[in-house]
Amino acid sequence: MRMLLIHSDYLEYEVKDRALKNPEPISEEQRKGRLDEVLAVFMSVEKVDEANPEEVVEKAVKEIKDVAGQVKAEKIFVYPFAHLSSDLAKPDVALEVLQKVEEKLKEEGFEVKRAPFGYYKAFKLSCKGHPLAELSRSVVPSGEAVS
Ligand SMILES: NCC(=O)N[C@H]1[C@@H](O)[C@H](n2cnc3c(N)ncnc32)O[C@@H]1CO
Repeated sequence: MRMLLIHSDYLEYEVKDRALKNPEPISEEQRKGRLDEVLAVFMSVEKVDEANPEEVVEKAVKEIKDVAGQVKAEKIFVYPFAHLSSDLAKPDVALEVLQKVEEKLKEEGFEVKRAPFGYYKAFKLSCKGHPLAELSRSVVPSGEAVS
């Protein structure tokens, strides 16, 4: 799993078109979304993660919590993003991992939104620009090599 974490004044998206034959079913309300004062986390789930999705969820949540604590962000935007890796997990595994990350972050007390999976989306992002505002993290199941 590769993550790009951007501490932002806001992130807003608008669903444009289907990018998969069977994208995640969404309500009309989910076609647009916005959070202010947010840690935006762009996430590419990778083939290597298929070996132990549960462990990758735990490791990703730990990393996100760590960065959120450092930048004092209380809101998280989980953003499916298939452009951080050249060896992507298959969509059904990727969606499940992202749903679990969302769920666990909510359990940890964060306000969380997750952008819809399987779509092309327009988005606007305002990066805060401080020294910790742009970070990347990579997590894999134990025993697997980070590519
Ligand atoms: N920017 C727009 C976009 O990326 N759209 C992506 C993601 O929403 C999602 N997706 C598919 N596979 C994955 C994966 N392994 N990890 C994350 N998202 C995925 O499916 C779309 C087409 O790849």
